[in-house]
Amino acid sequence: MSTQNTAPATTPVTGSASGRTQQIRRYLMCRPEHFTVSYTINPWMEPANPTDTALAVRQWQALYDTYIALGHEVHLIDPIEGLPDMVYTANGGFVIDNVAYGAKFRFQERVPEGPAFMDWFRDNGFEVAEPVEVNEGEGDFLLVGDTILAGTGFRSTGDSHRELGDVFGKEVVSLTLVDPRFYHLDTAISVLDPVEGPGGVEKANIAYLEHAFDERSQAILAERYPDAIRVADADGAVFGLNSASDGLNVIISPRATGFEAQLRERGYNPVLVDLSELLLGGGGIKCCTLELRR
Ligand SMILES: NC(=[NH2+])NCCC[C@H](N)C(=O)O
Repeated sequence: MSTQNTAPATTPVTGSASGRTQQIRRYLMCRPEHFTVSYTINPWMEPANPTDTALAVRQWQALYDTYIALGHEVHLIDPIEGLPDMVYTANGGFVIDNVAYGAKFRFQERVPEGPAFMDWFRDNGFEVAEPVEVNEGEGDFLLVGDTILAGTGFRSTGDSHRELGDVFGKEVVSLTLVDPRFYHLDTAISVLDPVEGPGGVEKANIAYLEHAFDERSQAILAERYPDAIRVADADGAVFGLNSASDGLNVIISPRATGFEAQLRERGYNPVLVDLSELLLGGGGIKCCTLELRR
């Protein structure tokens, strides 16, 4: 396995192929210059194991370069020393229509990231909705069509789901996570077609890991997304679902080989980017990517 790649292992495709259409996205990322694992707030983090910050930066750069090659717009927030998890920008807020609902982190170690991201949003022309309730942004909130899927169980509270609905005036569907390895919603669900197509909401689709959810949530997902890709536990366990889709290209871990095949069958173009070093902190591709919807 190559962990030193600086170019995507699979060629990105722009435009449309196999009936899938690419939508250009605007992302926020944070170079992991201060990345390390110095505390444990999820089962992946093991401070006794050494981390290689330079390797983390190279792998992160490959993801950044992939987005740029695909034509996406990537903004950067400055990393702050002492906040090693800041690379996981998905947790920094949730943005729709230029409004950023700020994050309020569950664990003390990450609490200072909340204001840092809100400052960035304000400085860059976003309106900020300050959170009262504990929530970890796009780590737990995913926009699918016009509905927000919201995770709880480990990090974001049920009350934050209500607050989220008040801020955006959209339908919020609460889902409960039950496996500590999949503590954020974006580790268990991948939004494949984030935006409604000409065909309407029914075009929006997801992939998910069934066993990460309680029975009630499994039933909701089965009912709402009958065409969803259900990934195997083996692909979920390597963070295969922690991926970023532009409607055509789906950036995934090279370890998620089953999911890669499922995506190809459906006409998506999987693009493989290895973030093995960042997985030591319990994060992957989606965790390092926050969508800025204007
Ligand atoms: N969107 C995500 N799943 N981010 C991963 C966050 C990883 C971080 N170490 C934490 O436990 O909070």
